[in-house]
Amino acid sequence: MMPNRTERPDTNRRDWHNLKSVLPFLWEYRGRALFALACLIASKVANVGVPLFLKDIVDSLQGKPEQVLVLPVILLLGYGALRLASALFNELRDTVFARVRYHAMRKMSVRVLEHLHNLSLRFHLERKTGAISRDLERGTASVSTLMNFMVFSIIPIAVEFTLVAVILLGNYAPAFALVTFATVAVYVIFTIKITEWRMDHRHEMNRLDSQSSNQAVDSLINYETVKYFNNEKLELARYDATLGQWEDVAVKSQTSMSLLNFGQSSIIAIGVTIIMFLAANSVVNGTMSIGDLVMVNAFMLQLFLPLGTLGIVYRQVKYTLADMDMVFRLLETPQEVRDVPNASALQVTLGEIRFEQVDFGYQAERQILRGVSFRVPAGTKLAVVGHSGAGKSTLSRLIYRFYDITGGRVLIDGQDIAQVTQASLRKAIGIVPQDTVLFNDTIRYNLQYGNPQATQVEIERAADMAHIRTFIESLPDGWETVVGERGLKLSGGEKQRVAIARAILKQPPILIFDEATSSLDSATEQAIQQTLHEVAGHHTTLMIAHRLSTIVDADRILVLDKGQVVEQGTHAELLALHGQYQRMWELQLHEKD
Ligand SMILES: Nc1ncnc2c1ncn2[C@@H]1O[C@H](COP(=O)(O)OP(=O)(O)OP(=O)(O)O)[C@@H](O)[C@H]1O
Repeated sequence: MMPNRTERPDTNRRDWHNLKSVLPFLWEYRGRALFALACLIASKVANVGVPLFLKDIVDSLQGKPEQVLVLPVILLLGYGALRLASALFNELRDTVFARVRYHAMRKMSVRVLEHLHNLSLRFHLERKTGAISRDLERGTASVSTLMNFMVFSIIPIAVEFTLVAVILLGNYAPAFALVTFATVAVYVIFTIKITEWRMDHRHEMNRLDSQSSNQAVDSLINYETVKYFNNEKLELARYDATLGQWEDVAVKSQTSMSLLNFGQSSIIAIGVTIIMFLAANSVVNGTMSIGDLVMVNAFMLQLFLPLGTLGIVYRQVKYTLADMDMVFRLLETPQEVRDVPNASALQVTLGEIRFEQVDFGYQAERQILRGVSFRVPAGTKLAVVGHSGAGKSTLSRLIYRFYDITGGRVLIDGQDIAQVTQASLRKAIGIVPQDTVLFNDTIRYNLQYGNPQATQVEIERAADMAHIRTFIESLPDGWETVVGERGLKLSGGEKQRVAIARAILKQPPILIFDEATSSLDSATEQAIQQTLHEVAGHHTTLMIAHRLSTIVDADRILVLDKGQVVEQGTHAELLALHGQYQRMWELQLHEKD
């Protein structure tokens, strides 16, 4: 949404708020930052001293006609020394400040990524990766850009302006200082007003930029789907339409910039002309020397030169603030699932899972689970079956506490999972998910992800158990094979086996297999089932399955229908019930025929 003009006070408040939020990122190197500021002031003092020396040089060279001119050696050397000092302090400031700036950028990037990891699954399912990474890039760069503007433009201009004002007020008629003040004031107000008017374009440009980038990334992520439906043209047309809007706004933005630039130049031209009139008049009246006129002129040029860039700086600062706002808003997005204050770590003694009257819905208006109660005694295997969409995978997401339930309790070894730290909870559970997504890295990396401390021997043993070792070693690059974006270079079954090996490496007390063998052929499935059986061994296991043949040996089977437990028991008990389970069993038997 584009901010309109009535929202501006809010925007300004946000800007101040964001600026204050940057300060903690600078704190670590505050000593350096102060030193850089001292260099900045020293450089400006030297800079302002230059026209003073210039005046004395001009005046000393303007002796009366009968006087013999002497070379003002000291003044000339002083002039040179000041110029040198100004340059030296300038460079020193840049060097000293570099660490402050880059360190703040690094801290900010890490902080944002950390926050993104802390946000809930709901946020991540709704987010647009392309747009978010663009905002992030611009947002973190904005911290550095803003600091640059502060230290290299805004503060130097303010310091220089103050020094010049003091000199003018102390030495010349108040008119000089007055005109200088007035010109600068008019210039600044004009720049701010026009720039604010132009900001709407910039916000719109940012929005369209993120949108187009998101469309491009999305179309590339869905590369295969685009090809399946022959929709390259449609994707390009969508992308181009957004860029078309962006182009129009960008052109408008450029036109309004020219207006701004011309206005600024006019104000400076008028101000400088008035000052020169005043100075020339004073020389004619004999109240000022030629040296004074040269000095006043030099001051004006020195002052207005950086002021010429103040317009650009102000605009850039505003854009930077807009970029920064996106990243701070992201940082302020509240964490949905939080640890309670002083949450203790989950103490897993046996690994018993208990659901007590659990109600849950992803959205308030659509309930998914209704009063679900069951118990998985430690070391036993519970299978969950039911039609597609019944809520089976939801159970595993709730055990992981990816969402908070709306009613009831989920307990592990008698401890409510909402009361313990999420990290300790997740450490206790291993999962082979329905869709395994891998990191675009080597197979070794992906396997070791289950336990970064695992040795090569342990990794190989896990790969053996998951029946994937022979496959890995048959690849030309073996363990170092890179699996492609989201692991797409591996087949569904191979990915699933990597996920199984990963879970084996983690060795958690609780295991969840969410259709862990659904992508495998029957022969591999049987072999893997045997492995899963061994792995599950003494672990508490929740097994979600479509193929009932894979769960007949479960200690208990739970039939879920429309978010409710409709039947519970062993395979034999459920068959004897002649209910939904028995019907599903019959159906699957026939499918095999
Ligand atoms: N993030 C989500 N936001 C909103 N609704 C969701 C979300 N995830 C799942 N659902 C809905 O919740 C219901 C239960 O989903 P769940 O994944 O638990 O089903 P399932 O029993 O595991 O199905 P399947 O056997 O097809 O995997 C479905 O109707 C689904 O549309």
